[in-house]
Amino acid sequence: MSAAFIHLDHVSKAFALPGGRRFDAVRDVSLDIARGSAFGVIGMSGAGKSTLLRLVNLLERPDAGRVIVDGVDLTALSRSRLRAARRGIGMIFQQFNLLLNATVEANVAFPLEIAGEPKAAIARRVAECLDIVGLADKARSHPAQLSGGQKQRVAIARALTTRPGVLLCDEPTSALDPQTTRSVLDTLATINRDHGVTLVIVTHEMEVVRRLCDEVAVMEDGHLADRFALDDDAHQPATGLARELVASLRQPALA
Ligand SMILES: Nc1ncnc2c1ncn2[C@@H]1O[C@H](COP(=O)(O)OP(=O)(O)OP(=O)(O)O)[C@@H](O)[C@H]1O
Repeated sequence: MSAAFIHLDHVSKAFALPGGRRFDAVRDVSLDIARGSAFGVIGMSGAGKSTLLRLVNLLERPDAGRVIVDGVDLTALSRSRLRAARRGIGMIFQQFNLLLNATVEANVAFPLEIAGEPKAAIARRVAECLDIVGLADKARSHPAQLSGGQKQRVAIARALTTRPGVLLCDEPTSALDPQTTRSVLDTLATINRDHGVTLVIVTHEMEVVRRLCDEVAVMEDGHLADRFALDDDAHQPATGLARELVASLRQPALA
């Protein structure tokens, strides 16, 4: 078995379209992601990036292939074992998905509440996670009182409560302006570098890849078209789209 932290083994996913047609969103993708990596997934709209990400925690169940995270084949687990395994896989979304009527601390506590953890342990962990994302002073605020970047950092704190080894990030900064984008990327870099959390980041923003990622995969029409390390200057892109993306990645970062 592969020693990779995340191992997608020939995974495919199709959706049924109205009228009975079938759409192959992810086609026979095999991919290894190392522990501790900050791994970007890029490609055109509709290329299958989000579907690929959602296959990692089985939000989408593959039609074929296996998903192995930290040595465990998720596709072979019972429902209750899968629920337990998912505690090790955090996820954040473009639109934050916060409970709007709950305070920041109640939002962050939510995964531990549903797991039935003791109240004192929840309070301690919530405080730790809010501290990690730099929002300890916002514990009693409601999401409506926060900027977009702060909302996403609340979502990151919530995802961290169960001490996941990996955080799946689906367009984490696409709803944000450049200023608040920076604060979210800094937070993600901190949890990757200082807390050892592996990141898998779907994004269409090359700036996000440049600032955060050490490796990137290019999705094209459901296939894995290319994959390379950002510091591999000798990499020859495998397709025309990969060539374009590599060229835009090589442009100097914005100040
Ligand atoms: N639940 C679903 N039912 C039917 N089709 C779906 C479903 N989820 C995704 N698709 C289709 O699968 C294709 C791939 O979608 P996906 O969201 O993975 O692409 P993406 O590369 O993340 O695109 P974008 O950058 O636009 O979000 C799209 O054409 C989408 O419409």
